[in-house]
This record gives sequence, C-alpha cells and structure tokens, in this order.
Amino acid sequence: MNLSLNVALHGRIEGEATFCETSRFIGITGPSGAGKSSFLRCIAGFEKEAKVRASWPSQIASKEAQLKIGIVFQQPLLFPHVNVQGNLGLARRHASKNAISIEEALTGCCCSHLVHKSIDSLSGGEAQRVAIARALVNGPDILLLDESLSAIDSQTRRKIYRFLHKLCASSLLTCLVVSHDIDDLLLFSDELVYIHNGNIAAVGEVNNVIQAMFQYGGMESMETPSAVIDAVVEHLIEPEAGKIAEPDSSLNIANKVYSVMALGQRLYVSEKSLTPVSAYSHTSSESKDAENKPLTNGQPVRISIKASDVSIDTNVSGTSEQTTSSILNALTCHIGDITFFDSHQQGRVLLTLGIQDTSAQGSDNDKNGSQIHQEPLYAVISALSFHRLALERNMPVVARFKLL
Ligand SMILES: Nc1ncnc2c1ncn2[C@@H]1O[C@H](COP(=O)(O)OP(=O)(O)OP(=O)(O)O)[C@@H](O)[C@H]1O
Repeated sequence: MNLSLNVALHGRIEGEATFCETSRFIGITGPSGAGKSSFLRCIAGFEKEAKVRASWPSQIASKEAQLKIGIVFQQPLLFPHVNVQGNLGLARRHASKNAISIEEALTGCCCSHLVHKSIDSLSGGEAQRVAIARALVNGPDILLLDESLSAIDSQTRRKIYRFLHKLCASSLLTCLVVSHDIDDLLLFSDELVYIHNGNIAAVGEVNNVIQAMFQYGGMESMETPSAVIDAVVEHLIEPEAGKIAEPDSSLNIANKVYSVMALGQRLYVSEKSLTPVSAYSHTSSESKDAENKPLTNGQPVRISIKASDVSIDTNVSGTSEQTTSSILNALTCHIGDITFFDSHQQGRVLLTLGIQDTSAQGSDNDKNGSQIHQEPLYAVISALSFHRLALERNMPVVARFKLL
C-alpha cells in the first residue's frame, strides 16, 4: 500500500497526496501562508477540526494503532530544565523499536559537541539540530519537519538532510519536510508536494512538480527555480594542474572538483554541489559509513542547477574543451517555453531549455542525431538580453553555468 494523505481543514488546507511506495523523503514547499504548516499539523493530529484520511505504507500499516508521528517545529520545543543529553535521554525512555541510538542521532545531526550544554545556551541552529536528534531517538515512523533546519548553515543542513535521507532508506522512517529552500528539497526529495493557496496543487517526481509550479505562478515568489540532473562521476580533477586523478585517491583538498557525465555531456562540479545517490537508494545494502567514503568512478550523483546561475550563448560551436570562457560547463539545448515575469520581477525572462542528450540513440533523435532530454534546465535572464540575442522557441543555444 502506498502512503496517501487526504486532509481538509476549512479555510487553511485541502487536498490529497499519494506517494510512490519507495518514497520516504518527501519535500513540501509553497509560498508563505499557503498551508504547509497546517498540512503537517493536520497529519500530526493537532487540528481537532480537521478531517484527515491516511493510508500508511504496508511496512508500517500493521502498527497503525501505535503509529508514532514525530514533529519538529521551526522554533524547537526542548525541555529547559535538563541539558542536551537529558533531553535525548528523556525521549529515549519512550522509544520504539526502530529508534536509533543517542550517539548515532547526535553524530548524524552534527551536535555531538553540544551534549553537555544547557538548553538556554544553545544558538537557534544548535537548538534545531538537537530537536531533530531528540525526535530520532524516540523512533518515529513518520517524522514531520516544519522548517526545522531553517537556522542551520547550508553545509551542515545538507549533511543532516543526507543523514536523514540515508536513515529513511535504511530503516522504516518516512520524513515529510517543509522548506522554502527548493534546492535542498530538489536534491534530497524522492517526491515533492507543492501547496498553493490552501490547496495541495501538485504532487510527484521533483521535475514534474517544478513544472507544475510555473502554472500556478509559484515561481514568481522564488528567486531561483532549479533543475535536477542525474549524472555519473567520471574523474577527480587535481586542482593545481587541472589534471585527472582517480576519484577515490587520497587527494587531501577541501572542496574537490569532479568531472561528471550527464546526458553524454561533460560537466565540472565541486564536491559540495553534488549529491551521491547510490548510497541512499532504497534497495541499497551499503554500510552506514558509506556517506563518508570518497566518490568512486561511475557513481551516480545528482546535481541541482539554479536558473539564475545559467547564462545563454547563441554561439553553439563554443562548447568544446578549447572554450575561452572561464565557465567550463556548457550544455547544448533548445529553447522551449518562454515566460515573461510580471509585477515585481518585471524585466526578467524565464527560459525552459530542453537539453540535447548526446548519449541517447533512438527514433526521436533530432537532426544532429541526438535526443532532447525530457527533464529541462531553466535559465532566468534579463529581458534586455532576451531581445538583444533575439531568442525564440526551438532555437539551439548553449547554456553555461558554474557548479562551484
Ligand atoms: N491557528 C490558526 N487559526 C486560524 N488560521 C490559521 C491558524 N494558523 C494558520 N492560519 C492561517 O492558515 C493559512 C495557512 O497557514 P500556514 O501556517 O499553514 O502556512 P505556511 O504555508 O506554513 O506559511 P509559512 O511558510 O509562512 O510558514 C494562513 O492564512 C494562516 O493565516
């Protein structure tokens, strides 16, 4: 049975969301006031007026009577009279069988160093990390995170998301994560929910939901719509000479740069801009320390590319390794939909770009013998550039972007 949630709370949230059986990390986004918190509060049973119908995935449906739902708010509610260790210890007292250890939760939520601190001495981001760790040692079946990582710096936040995603893949945990940071959600979510104006407006695979968000005008409130591209690690690049090194070599540098292959085209990506996906696959049997292993040759990774980072070049012959541009990443694309922003974002144009998949061999190939990839890339450019370059639908262009 798939996870399916149907909620109705008058004037605040209404709709149904059904997810794939393998989806365990579900992102929820939408404009401020749209109803995201209301959705989570209904699921958690905090809204007495709400009508909620839920069917739980088969692996947890059998224990519906004692189903454990954890929730962590943006403002963490920690017990002030005991320290961090005391907070986790109290949560552990009522833990279910699938709870993780205090040590694992502290390490995974990057807060081992805080264990002896008092609650009133924690910063906002530290308190958020402790609150998530405390929820995990209680062993919830469903963990609802309502902007619960909003005060944490982006590098630590991604480490925690990575840990949660891995936990979802290796245990029976399902996470529903509300965030305004669409890039975080795109990188880690198995499926995405878009809530608009009190309605569950779109549910499903991340790229499909992003496209649905355009239709609802949801992108207008978002500075940087992003595309997600699946790629495979090719080489580790030695930073000084720009030479190739083995991906799993012991090169000791802070932020490694890899060459990866995406749709038959080569991209250069810094380590922090890519997310390994193999270690988190739901069928994975990899050990728990897989996250800390170096990336290996041929390993699948996910990259998210912000529309505001993409520039457009009409010189389509300039994608070779001999480019004179400092921007090495160049994907050959065709212009698809063209959207002029109105109101407060006047003067900007959003382009949907179909990436040319040079690795594909099939009957739908274009005249260059390559296929247009279904999942798009986005570019936001000024209306001035749009008119200066005389861009139009179906025009071949090169999309350039940095992934540092
Ligand atoms: N307790 C409440 N009683 C009545 N209306 C409420 C209550 N809480 C929220 N609302 C209203 O319900 C709507 C949805 O609010 P909600 O907090 O769910 O939005 P949200 O998408 O989480 O917003 P944000 O991103 O700003 O946190 C808003 O119009 C809000 O004013």
